[in-house]
Amino acid sequence: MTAEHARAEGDEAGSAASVLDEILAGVREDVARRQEQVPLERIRELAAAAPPPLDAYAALRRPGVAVIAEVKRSSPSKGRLAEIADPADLASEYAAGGARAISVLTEGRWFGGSLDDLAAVRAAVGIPVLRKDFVVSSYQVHEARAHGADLVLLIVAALEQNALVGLLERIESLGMTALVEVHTEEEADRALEAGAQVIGVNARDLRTLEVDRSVFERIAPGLPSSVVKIAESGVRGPHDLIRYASAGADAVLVGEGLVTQKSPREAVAELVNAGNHPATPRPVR
Ligand SMILES: O=C(O)c1ccccc1NCC(=O)[C@H](O)[C@H](O)COP(=O)(O)O
Repeated sequence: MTAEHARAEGDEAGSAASVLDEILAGVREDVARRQEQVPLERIRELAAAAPPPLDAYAALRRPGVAVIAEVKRSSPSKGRLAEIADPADLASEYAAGGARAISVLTEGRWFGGSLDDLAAVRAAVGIPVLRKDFVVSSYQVHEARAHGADLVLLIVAALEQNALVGLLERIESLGMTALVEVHTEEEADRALEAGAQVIGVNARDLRTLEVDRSVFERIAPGLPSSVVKIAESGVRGPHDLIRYASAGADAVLVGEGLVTQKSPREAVAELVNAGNHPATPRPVR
């Protein structure tokens, strides 16, 4: 059952607020279990031994609207989206289509992802790779680096301000870039206060799971020009990319709109072409 179905049936566990809480509770359990198997000290050693991270900020600031293509099997809102037997192969297709970075969902219970997916994608492509997860502890940041991530997602709605600042500093201390996700003006203020240089405005409200593309248009103009602005969710074709570009997007992050296509490579290329088209608005810097 998807979260939407659960909500429609009045299932308390499926109510929007508790879906996010449920995801976070599951993540904490899973992290504790992994930490029992691989202690923090060991994961730190593995992170330190990993090849250095790529400069995601620079990659996303290059001219044209960047496409961040996501490896997404399932989601709380839609259930199963795609059978992805070989995430490395999918990521290679994305890269061949011109993706500027790859997002890998590593949460297992709701999204069907894993750290193995992240490592496999890292080994397959030469562009920045994002660990897309519900990061609440520095253990997960070290895990991300140990598995080859260059970027790590931090969701403002899931973190107290002290934790947000601490995790952002930890990500940067390991040479990675934090993608700080917001959905409201207040969260955008918190992201800026924390020192975020790359901000993702998610059109999806993680409490109601509703997608509202106008959220980016409201928030992005208030962000400084030095900040990389990523429009997350709701891109189903070039028209959505152009709409986000008109509101100042440096990049779009796309999951469902790619994994459900017959040719993800062509679907990425179509978006990339739209992002490079002379008629597509450029972010003001
Ligand atoms: O996708 C969901 O249903 C979802 C629910 C709760 C928390 C996060 C969720 N998705 C993560 C994402 O932000 C998206 O995977 C990403 O922005 C791509 O969105 P889309 O292109 O609409 O698949």
